[in-house]
Amino acid sequence: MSTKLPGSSLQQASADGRFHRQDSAFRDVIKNGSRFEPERGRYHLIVADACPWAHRVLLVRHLKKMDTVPDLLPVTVVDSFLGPEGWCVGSRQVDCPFVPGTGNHIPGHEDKMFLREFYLAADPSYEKRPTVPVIWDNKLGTIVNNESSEIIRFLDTAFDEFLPEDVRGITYYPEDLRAQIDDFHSWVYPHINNGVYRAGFATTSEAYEEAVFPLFEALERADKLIGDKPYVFDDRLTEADIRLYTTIVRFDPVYHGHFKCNIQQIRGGRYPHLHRWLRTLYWTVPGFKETTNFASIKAHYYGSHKQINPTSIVPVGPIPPIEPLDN
Ligand SMILES: N[C@@H](CCC(=O)N[C@@H](CS)C(=O)NCC(=O)O)C(=O)O
Repeated sequence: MSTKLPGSSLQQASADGRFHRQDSAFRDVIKNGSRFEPERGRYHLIVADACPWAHRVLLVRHLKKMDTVPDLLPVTVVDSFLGPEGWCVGSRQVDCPFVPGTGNHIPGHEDKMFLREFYLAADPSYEKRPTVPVIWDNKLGTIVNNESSEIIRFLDTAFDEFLPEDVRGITYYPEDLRAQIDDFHSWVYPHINNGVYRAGFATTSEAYEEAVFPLFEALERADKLIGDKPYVFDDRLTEADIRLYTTIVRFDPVYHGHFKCNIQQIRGGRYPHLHRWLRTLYWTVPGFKETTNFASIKAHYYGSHKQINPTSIVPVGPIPPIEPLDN
């Protein structure tokens, strides 16, 4: 076996050293009366277990028990390695640490090897980076949506008629909390969710510091806001928890080292409320542990971003990746 490691086209920063996330191109919605009617056997979800944005969607799918209804929204998981050709849906062996996905079982498309082939089938002129998550429509042969913040909103209600009774009508974006949830996202997204990427993909110290200091201020703010409550908004689990969780659970295992977000860890005592909230979700709320794949998360970031970690060596720590609840 060759010892040569695959290269990466993951130079994500622009000329000024700052990371700018691209806008998502597909923004349709599954709903009654639209081009994308709620139906069984029609839609597929494509995710990477490593990806915090895709993880939001996996969580909502699990919390709404969509995984218990056959053919409602089957999941294809890409390999953890993101290489020069983008995400691979076909399970391919590469010469670096990686965790294989599920392989591609989307009927009629089993020969597709890379995610970009789905993007090009949906839009032959697509020129941006093909990203996960994706909702693929097998009836019209197109992508419904590739923006996680929108996907989790419509999955909240889109398939309710097919779901077990106890989850019908459950929403993670309730009317009476919308203004507060929107306000929460207005600082959590730029400084925490995207903040870790802005720090990690920066190619100048200036751009890195511009992201890393506000990130830690925002973690402090989140810790204070959560306080002794079980969830961000008292005893109500909302998309605020979902969207914050997928970044915080990756923090100590990956962002602290790989993305140089190393002023503090989440563990260790500086963020006692945030740390307890994180462990409560992971250890006690069904869906959080089941959708969190630490092996894939670590293999993806450390293995794929050769511009940051040229050896692709995956550090063994922290051990354990998340601490027990009663620590
Ligand atoms: N705005 C998108 C962002 C998705 C995104 O950036 N996904 C990353 C993985 S974490 C991706 O697929 N990157 C592929 C690439 O950069 O080539 C969303 O929230 O859905």
